Amino acid sequence: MSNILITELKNQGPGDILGAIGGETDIDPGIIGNIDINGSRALIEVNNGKAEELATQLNGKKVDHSRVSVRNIEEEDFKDIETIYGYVDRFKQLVELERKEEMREHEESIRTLSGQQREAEGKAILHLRGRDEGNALEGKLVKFMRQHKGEPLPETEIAVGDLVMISRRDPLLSDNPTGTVVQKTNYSITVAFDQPRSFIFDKGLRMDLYVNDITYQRMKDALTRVEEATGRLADLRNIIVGLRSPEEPEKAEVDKWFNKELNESQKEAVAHSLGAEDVHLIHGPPGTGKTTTVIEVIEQAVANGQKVLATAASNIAVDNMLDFLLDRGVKAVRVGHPARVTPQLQNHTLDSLIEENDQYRKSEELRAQAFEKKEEQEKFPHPSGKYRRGMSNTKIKELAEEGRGSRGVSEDKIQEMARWIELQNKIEELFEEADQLREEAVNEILETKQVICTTNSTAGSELMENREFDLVVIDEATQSTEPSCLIPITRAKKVVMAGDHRQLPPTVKNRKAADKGLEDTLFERLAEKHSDIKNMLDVQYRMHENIMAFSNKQFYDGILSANESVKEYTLEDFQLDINLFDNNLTEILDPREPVIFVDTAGRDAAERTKQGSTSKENPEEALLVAKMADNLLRSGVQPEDIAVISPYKDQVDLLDRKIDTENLETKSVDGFQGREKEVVIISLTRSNKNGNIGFLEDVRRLNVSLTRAKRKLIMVGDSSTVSSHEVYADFIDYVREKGRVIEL
Ligand SMILES: Nc1ncnc2c1ncn2[C@@H]1O[C@H](COP(=O)(O)OP(=O)(O)OP(=O)(O)O)[C@@H](O)[C@H]1O
Repeated sequence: MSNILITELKNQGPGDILGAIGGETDIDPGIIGNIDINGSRALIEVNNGKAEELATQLNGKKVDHSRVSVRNIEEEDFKDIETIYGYVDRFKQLVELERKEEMREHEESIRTLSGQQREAEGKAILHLRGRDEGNALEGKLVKFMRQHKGEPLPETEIAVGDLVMISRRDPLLSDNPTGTVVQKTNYSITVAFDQPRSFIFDKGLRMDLYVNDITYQRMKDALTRVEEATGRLADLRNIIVGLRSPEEPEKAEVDKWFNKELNESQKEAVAHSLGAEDVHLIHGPPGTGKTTTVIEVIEQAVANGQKVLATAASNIAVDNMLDFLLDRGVKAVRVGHPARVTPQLQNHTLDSLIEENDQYRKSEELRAQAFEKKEEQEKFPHPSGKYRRGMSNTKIKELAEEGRGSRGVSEDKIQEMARWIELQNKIEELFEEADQLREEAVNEILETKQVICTTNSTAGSELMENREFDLVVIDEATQSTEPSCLIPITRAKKVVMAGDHRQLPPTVKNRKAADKGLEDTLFERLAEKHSDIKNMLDVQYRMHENIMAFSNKQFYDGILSANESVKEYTLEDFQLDINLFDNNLTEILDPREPVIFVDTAGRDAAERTKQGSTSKENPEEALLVAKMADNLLRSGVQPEDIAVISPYKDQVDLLDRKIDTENLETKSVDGFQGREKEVVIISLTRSNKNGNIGFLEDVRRLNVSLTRAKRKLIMVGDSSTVSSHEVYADFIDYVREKGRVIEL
């Protein structure tokens, strides 16, 4: 008995399958044994050794109107196949849940906020008129401007590359056209539409930032590639889904270190990354030089002649790597929309480099010629119904050559239509040639660069199709969901990921998707399952040792040490004028003391919830924090050296209003991950009788909060509330011992 596996079924039953075997192949359905259907797949027993033949004949044929894929498999492989499909199906569902959630949030925002409010938030622009700008490859171009001539557009988040929706009266109508922003000036935004509607050339239009589906689509495409993988990707896939263990890495011999300053743990991590066969993980706690280490891995790989793809979830993290690489003289190029790349790095984007390329220039010339021809074409009638009268292009050309009219269409019209057709052929030819030249130009550039830097998502763009890399490096991998990491991984022979799973995971909006695993990262899963493919960096270059110590014990098994250069540094080096501190704040702001907990338990500082909000705020705490910030500034600390953070968005808003100082950042804890400042003040916000601490319970959030400050950390909170959680209680005990707890 052998088996075939049918995939891509769409609700067909056993009868349909037998019917297709009878109808589409010359194999007798009588030799079929058990048919086991599971969702879109079926495992089918085949007698008489005919499985292979049946698979070949049935593959790509229709089973009750829809095409299926069929292959011959061994029964013992079926369990593995179920594992792979189980993995892929599960993640496709989670990605879809998240996509729907984003769509829902977007619609809710449109429903609950007025157009003016959305405009003030930078998410919509009102009172627009549209002007036809002709066609481009991307579709119909329409330029949108304010109705009042000469009025500039308001400040907006809407940027080149974003998906926008245009509406006239109701932004919630499902058939409102959507398009991609291709150009933006102070006065206009030009959008390309696939399927425009005629009202977009009117007045009274509104543009809304819309959900960008492309990233979700790329994750799903990556999952499909993972499912169908063969060769090297199949090996990596089998590790990822748990069918195989990665090879234990051997330490590579490194003859020459490019960065002479690397510490021992960084060198170990590099050597193991280079020696690894499949996947290697670099666990980098805050300030331990994750990126520094990853850059050395890339430089070494490049020196060995390897081609590298360097990615991260966010544009900022990708730019950061690119910056490091360029600094070190590595030939790297940034692929991605220029609008999303830091201005200083613009010259290194593919879009910018391509401008210098001869092939590309030629391609642009051809495109310009095509557009000229298109303009010329407008003088001639489009050979549509009323003129064409069923005549083919060949017929029209023949008639034109013979100088005849036909079917009631005059000779002149025939001549004009023939000219239109001739131009059309030429236009298509020009565009085709231009596309080909452009592709050659892209290949020329990408092939001469040793490293390509993109976001995970852009690693799935058309430009990157059919490119394979000896090494894929994913920085901040614990900030990427698993399907997002799969996008670059599908281009890899080998993968190195750097991250820290003791800090916050990627933001997942849909609770169900998060709980079912979209928040659990691939890095963490592999780190926990295969400790032998992980190196931990153990020297940090950011914080005073007392700022580091609690996190070190709690989250990093006490392995970290502070480098000499930072170990003892405090605000004392800043020579502040401490006489300018308010009396009641002198102890809190003491420049010699790096760790302070300000306890509001004895003070009337209760949290509150704004109407309709799910967040929290604490006005008394905000007032106190604002005074501290003000005192620090007064004594000589620069605003750009201070950050005020809170886990709660409403508290951040409140602090922002109270402090309102340029360059002094007020941010959510989640939004401040990866960043650092000389002084960080944390406003914990929660203060209630029930010891309810909400999402502070995720202690990874505490870890991020505690590890942002270099010289001074001040945490403000109500010990009687937050101590309901053991780790917070331990932290306060720690401060009592190694820092200073100040009860108000
Ligand atoms: N071996 C080293 N010697 C001296 N300085 C170092 C070393 N490694 C890293 N640093 C410095 O430490 C700082 C942090 O480095 P890097 O940005 O690579 O860290 P990271 O772990 O990626 O940071 P984060 O925790 O913010 O993600 C940088 O200023 C870097 O120059």
